[in-house]
Amino acid sequence: MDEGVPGLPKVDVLQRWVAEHRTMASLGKVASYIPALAKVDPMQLGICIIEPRGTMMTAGDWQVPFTMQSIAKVVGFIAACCHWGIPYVLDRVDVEPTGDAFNSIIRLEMHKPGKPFNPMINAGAITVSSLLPGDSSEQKLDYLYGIFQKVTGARPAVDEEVFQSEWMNAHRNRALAHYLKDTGYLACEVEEALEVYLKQCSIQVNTEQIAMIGLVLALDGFHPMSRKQVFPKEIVRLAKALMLTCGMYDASGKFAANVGLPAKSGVSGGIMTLVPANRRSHASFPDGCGIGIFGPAIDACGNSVAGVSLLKEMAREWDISIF
Ligand SMILES: NC(=O)CC[C@H](N)C(=O)O
Repeated sequence: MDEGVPGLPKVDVLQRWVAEHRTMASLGKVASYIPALAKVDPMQLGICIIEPRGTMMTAGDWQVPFTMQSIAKVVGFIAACCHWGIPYVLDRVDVEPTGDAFNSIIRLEMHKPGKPFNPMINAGAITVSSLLPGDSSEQKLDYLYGIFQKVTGARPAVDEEVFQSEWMNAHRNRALAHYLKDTGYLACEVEEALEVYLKQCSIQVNTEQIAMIGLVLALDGFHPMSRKQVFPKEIVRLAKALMLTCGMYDASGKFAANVGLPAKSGVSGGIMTLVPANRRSHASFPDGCGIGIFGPAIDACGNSVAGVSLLKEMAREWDISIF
C-alpha cells in the first residue's frame, strides 16, 4: 500500500470516497437484459489503482469477479490491429462517435451503409471479432486470449453462465451481425463472429486485471513488469483516442468534460481507465497509472453510476484530467 508515501494519494482517502460514492448506486440498476447479470448485488463498489512500479492502491469490492463486457472491445480492437495493421482494420470500422446507444442499429443503415461507426459499440466490436485471425471461433479466441495474457500473465477464464445467458438472449447482436454480413463488413459467418464477441464479453476479471491493462495503455503499450513493449505505440494511442471519444457510449462527451481520462465501461459495471504520465508540478500520479473500477448499478447509457461519480471526485481532488 502507498499510504504515507510522499506525493502519492492516500489509500484512506480513497476508501472514504468509495464509502461515500457507493450510495450513488441506488440511482442506477444492474443490467437486466442479460439474465445472469441481473443477480448481482447493485450496491458494490471497488477500485484498484496500479502505478508503473507495481504499487497498488485498492478500496471496497476490488476483488469481486465480474465479466469484462464492453471493456473487452478495447482488447479485441488492439488484437485485430496487431495482426492486420491499423489501415486494414480502419477500412472496416470507423473511428467516429455515434451519440447512440451501444447496441443501436439505426445508424448502420442511415449513414455510410453498413460500416460501423467505431469499435467501441456493438456493431463495430462484432466486426472486429470477425476480423481476428483464425478459421474458427476457437482459433480467433485463442489469438485474443494470447493478447490478454501478454498483459495479465494468465489465460482468461470465460464465465460460462454469463456467456450462455448472453448467447440465448443475443437477438439484437444477432440482428447487427446479420446486417453486417449482408453489407460485406463481417469477415466470417454470423454465428462464429457472435461466439467470439460474446465470449470476449464474458471474460472474467476483477479490478486489478483491468487496472493492469489500463496501466499498459497509460504507458503506450510498454509493460512495466515484464519490461517489454507488448503492443505497438501507434495502436495503443489509437485505442486511447477511441476510449476518450467513444468509450463511455453516448456519455463520452460528459465523461471527457467531467473526468478527462480515456476510459471504457461495460454493462456489468466495470470501468477501465488510466492516467498518462504527467509532468505538472503537483501531479498525483506523475508516472501515470491504470485504474480498474467495479460498480454494477449502471445508468441509462450503460455506465456505472457510482464508478463515474467516484472518478469525478478523483479528477476534481487529484487533478488527474489529461486536459
Ligand atoms: N455495453 C456492453 O457492455 C455490451 C456488452 C454486451 N455483452 C452486449 O453485447 O450487449
